[in-house]
Amino acid sequence: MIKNNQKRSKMSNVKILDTEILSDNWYILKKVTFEIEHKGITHKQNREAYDRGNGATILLYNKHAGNVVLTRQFRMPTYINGNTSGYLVEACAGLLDADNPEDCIRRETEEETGFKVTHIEKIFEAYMSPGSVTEILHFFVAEYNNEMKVTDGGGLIDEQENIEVLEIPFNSALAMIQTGEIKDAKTIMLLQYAALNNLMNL
Ligand SMILES: Nc1nc2c(ncn2[C@@H]2O[C@H](COP(=O)(O)OP(=O)(O)O[C@H]3O[C@H](CO)[C@@H](O)[C@H](O)[C@@H]3O)[C@@H](O)[C@H]2O)c(=O)[nH]1
Ligand SMILES: [Mg+2]
Repeated sequence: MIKNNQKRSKMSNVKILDTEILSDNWYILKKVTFEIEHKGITHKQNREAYDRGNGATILLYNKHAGNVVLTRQFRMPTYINGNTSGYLVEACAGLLDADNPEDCIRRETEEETGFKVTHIEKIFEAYMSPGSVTEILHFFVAEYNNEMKVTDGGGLIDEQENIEVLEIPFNSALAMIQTGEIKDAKTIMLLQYAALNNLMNL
C-alpha cells in the first residue's frame, strides 16, 4: 500500500516526497521519504515512524492520605527487552481513539482504576520516543478520594487488559524509581512533577 504525499510545509525546510505503509496490522508503521534543507543544501532521507495515535496519562493523588493510584500490567515489548516478569507499574493511561485528551483520560481512569474523578488538570504534553514513534502524550493530574471509587477498575474484559490497581504511599512510589521497580517514563515524569510542585503538601 503506497500513498504519495507531496507537501512542503511553509514553516519548515522539509518536503515529504512519499509515505509508504510497511505494516498496518494493528497500528501503522510508515516509511517516509523526504527532502530536508540544511545550510543551503538539500538532502534526501527516509525514516520509519510507528503511528499508534496519541495518548493521555494521569496521576491520581490523595494528599490527605498521602497516596497515589498506579496500575500494574503485562507489557510484552518490555518482556522481550529485559523486563523478566513483563509486568510494569504505570500511571493510568490510554490511547485517545476518537476522544479529546480530557474525555479520554476520564474514560481510562474509570475503566482502569475504577475512580470517577471530578476536577482534572492538564500539566504538559510530551513526545515520548521522538526518533521512532509519532505519539504525543497528554499529561494530567487529579485529586481522588474513596467516595470517587465507582467500580473495581481493571481495564476492559474484552481487551483482556487484566490491570491490577495499586494504591500506594507517594513516598514509596518515589522510592520505587530509585530501586528500579518503576521503569516507565510517563510514570516517572508524573511522580517527579508531583514532587517538584509539592502536590502532596509534604
Ligand atoms: N490485539 C492487540 N492488542 C493490542 C496490540 N497493541 C496494543 N494492544 C492493546 O490495545 C489496548 C490499548 O489500551 P489503552 O489503555 O488504550 O492504551 P495503553 O496501551 O495503556 O497505552 C498507554 O500507555 C502507553 C505506554 O506508556 C502509551 O504509549 C500510550 O499513549 C497510552 O498512554 C491494550 O489492551 C493493549 O494490550 C496489538 O498489537 N494487538
Ligand atoms: Mg491503558
